[in-house]
Amino acid sequence: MACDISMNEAPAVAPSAGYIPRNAIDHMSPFFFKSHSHSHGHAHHHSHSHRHHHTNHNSSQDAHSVNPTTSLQNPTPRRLSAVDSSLSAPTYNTPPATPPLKVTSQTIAAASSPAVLSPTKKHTGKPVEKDSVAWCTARARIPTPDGSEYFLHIYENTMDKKEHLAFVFGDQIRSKSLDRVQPNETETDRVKRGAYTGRLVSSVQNENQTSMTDTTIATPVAINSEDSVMEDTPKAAGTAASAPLVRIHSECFTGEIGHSARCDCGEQLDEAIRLMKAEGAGVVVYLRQEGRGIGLGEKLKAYNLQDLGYDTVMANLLLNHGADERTYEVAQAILEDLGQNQIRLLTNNPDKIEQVEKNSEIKVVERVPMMPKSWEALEQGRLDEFEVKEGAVENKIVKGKELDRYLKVKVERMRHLISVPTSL
Ligand SMILES: Nc1nc2c(ncn2[C@@H]2O[C@H](COP(=O)(O)OP(=O)(O)OP(=O)(O)O)[C@@H](O)[C@H]2O)c(=O)[nH]1
Repeated sequence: MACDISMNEAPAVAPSAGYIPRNAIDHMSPFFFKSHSHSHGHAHHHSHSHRHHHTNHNSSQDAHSVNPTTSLQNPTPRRLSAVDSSLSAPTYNTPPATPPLKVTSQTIAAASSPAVLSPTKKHTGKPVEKDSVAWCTARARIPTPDGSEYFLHIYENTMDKKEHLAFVFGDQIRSKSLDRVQPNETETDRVKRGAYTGRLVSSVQNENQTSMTDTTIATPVAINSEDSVMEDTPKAAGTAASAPLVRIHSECFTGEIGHSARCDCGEQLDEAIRLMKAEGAGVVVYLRQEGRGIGLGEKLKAYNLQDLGYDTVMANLLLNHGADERTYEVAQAILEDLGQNQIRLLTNNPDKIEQVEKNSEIKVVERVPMMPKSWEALEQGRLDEFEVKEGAVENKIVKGKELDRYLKVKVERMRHLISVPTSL
């Protein structure tokens, strides 16, 4: 018998709903919400003022009590005062136009220099100005099957060791830290890290493919946006409003890669990308905050607790985690680096809006809701059109009871701004 007897006493259904402040963890027990019944529904405006309301700790009736002394707190956001004062490269307000890389004798000489070709020589794009939390180290064009393309930007930061990403749609959105000229860098260095404008054109001859010679490294050609070659690049289907669409998306391996029907994360990412392609501009900030910041391993444990009947919030708390351990300083820094201070944010999560605006210049001028596709279809009486087995992903729709439950918990306990279909 595979069942864990210690869990047999677990209630089949999670305790009654109530708003959970993000990072709530101290004094939590699975029964805590029973003794604290007044509603904190999603009409509440701000989470912080409620953080201290949930302090009754009814440990006497709690077999699975969370030890408050082991509670995990968010790391205090830290801004470094100066990243590297020894660097004094000029700061550019506009992207420095990268001239076409002509293979002149000078370029070849530069590219042939051992310093340039040495694999140990790196230009990290480390920022020179104070208070930079994140900076872009590389960017590359990613073509997609429908013929459109975006530029994937990779970021380093001062808060963690993770590689956070930005999917940038449209040529007008540039990374200041990437475009900044690094001391001693050559045009080839800039091309390698993606700090060019326009598009690169392949000019490496077949016979050069097997080895990277001094000459082949100098052959990429950057073409300025104004050049005629840009006519070959896909045009935006529409025009972006003055504030671009932005999605701040947290990593979800199971939902995005694993075809999980426990959540709609993959569907949301696809939809955000679709909308940005249609507008011809936008940014998906992709944060490596798997499982609302608890990590994939812990999220899998949370799924096991969810299979026992606990909801997503309580499962986190039972694992000694906050309901939501994510932070948004890196997202703020990435958006600032990309020059995006006025944004239309694709989200249902009011906490995300509050966090991204906090202590920053960034203003969410509009919230663009993300209605779960299956709920939209249900409301429109079209759910039967998606003839898929429960839990299957088809036609970009994730549906099923587990998804419904996950979404309802977001509405009831995390203030998410979506209406639950009347039939649920
Ligand atoms: N701990 C935990 N994390 C989950 C679970 N299901 C999904 N996640 C994570 O929740 C996060 C979802 O983040 P987002 O897509 O940014 O969505 P959100 O904050 O819910 O808000 P929206 O912007 O409205 O989508 C991802 O990090 C997922 O890995 C779960 O059951 N437990």
